[in-house]
Amino acid sequence: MTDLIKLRGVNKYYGTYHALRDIDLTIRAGEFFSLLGPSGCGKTTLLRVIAGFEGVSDGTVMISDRDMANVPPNQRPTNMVFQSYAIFPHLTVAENVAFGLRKRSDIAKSARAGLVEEALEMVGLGGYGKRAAHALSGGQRQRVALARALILKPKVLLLDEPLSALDKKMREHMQVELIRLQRHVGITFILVTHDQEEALVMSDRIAVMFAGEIGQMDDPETLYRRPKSRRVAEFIGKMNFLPGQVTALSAAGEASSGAPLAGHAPGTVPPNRTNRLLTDLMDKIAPGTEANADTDTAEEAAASPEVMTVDIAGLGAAQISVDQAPEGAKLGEVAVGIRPETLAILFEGEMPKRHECPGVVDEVVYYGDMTYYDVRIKDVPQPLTIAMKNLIGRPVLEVGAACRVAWDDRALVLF
Ligand SMILES: Nc1ncnc2c1ncn2[C@@H]1O[C@H](COP(=O)(O)OP(=O)(O)OP(=O)(O)O)[C@@H](O)[C@H]1O
Repeated sequence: MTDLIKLRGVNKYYGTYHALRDIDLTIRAGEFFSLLGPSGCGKTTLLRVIAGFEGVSDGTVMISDRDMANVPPNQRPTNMVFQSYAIFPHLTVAENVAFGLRKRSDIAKSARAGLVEEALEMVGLGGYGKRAAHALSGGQRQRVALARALILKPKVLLLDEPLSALDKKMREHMQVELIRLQRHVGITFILVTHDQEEALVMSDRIAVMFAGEIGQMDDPETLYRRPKSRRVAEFIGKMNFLPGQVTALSAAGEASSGAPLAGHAPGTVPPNRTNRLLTDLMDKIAPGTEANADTDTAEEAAASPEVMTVDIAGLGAAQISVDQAPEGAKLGEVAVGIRPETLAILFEGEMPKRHECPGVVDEVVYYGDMTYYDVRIKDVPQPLTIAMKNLIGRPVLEVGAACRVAWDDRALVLF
């Protein structure tokens, strides 16, 4: 995919208010890209900067390798879709869509009807042209707004919370329609939303924004599974956080050697080979100490450790890959993140797991397809939230029930 939109060092002030801070962003041609963040974080401002409705205080906006500094909105290859209430109820559907052509004197009157019908076909409203706009459902109105923006065949469609006025069912329906439409027309879509689920469902990539800054930019799965900060992890989905301690770094394959890891006191370093190697390495680096036989391997392990041993409050030791820590491998205190669905309550008859411990149900929230449990575990500071699918034959536990909780090292994220 070629790069279509490039923002470099973009800053935007409203008076003294710093609304966008050093935004660097590249959006590729044909991509479905979302700007996601809490209210007031600057998503709309960023969209308006791309559209040209706002100038930048500093930095550059390039579209198709052309600097947009002096290019007004109507001469940019972008078009904005507003919420469905922006259509005119007293006009027909066709008149509403043709409104998208109002500034294009170069398009002959005779060609307009054909373009309107083509745009309506694109959004699945072929034949609806003569209908009065007020006689449409919310979802159909939204599609009229889309057709109006698509009629000019922009390279980029900018969508500012286009579905927020619709009810949940219709919103979910339109999400799927928008993805289909985007794939079909091949236009780059940039969506502004504060709804994390909507962003995850629809986007190729998402920029998560906080207070005028981009906190992380990734594909949905990476954002969800490997958030780079607690802020991102908390905004996207739900996460349990537990205090932990990285007690050892080792090369792959090494971590399982040495003394057993489970059960040692929190905060202490288990006496395995890796730690000895690290101690040796530190001795070596410190002036005045002598090298010893293990240092080659130690250097390797310290230069590119692949596995970390983490002691998690109340849960014990885990072995995890360095990829599970956004900032790379370091010894010392960490926050350990665990998504609710990566924890499991073990029901009767289930095989014991490598990691499991007893707990007591503290709260139950039933969602039909899922149940969310808060479970108290000895020495774990707060109850852990656990999401379980409601399968046939699986009981929904009650508050106060004793249970076994299992977890998987591979699902942990360190911060
Ligand atoms: N024209 C303006 N003058 C002064 N401040 C503004 C202006 N437009 C936006 N702001 C401020 O800039 C910040 C970012 O606004 P923006 O509309 O981009 O946020 P947002 O992330 O889209 O929020 P929301 O989801 O609530 O629409 C807000 O604090 C807002 O009050």
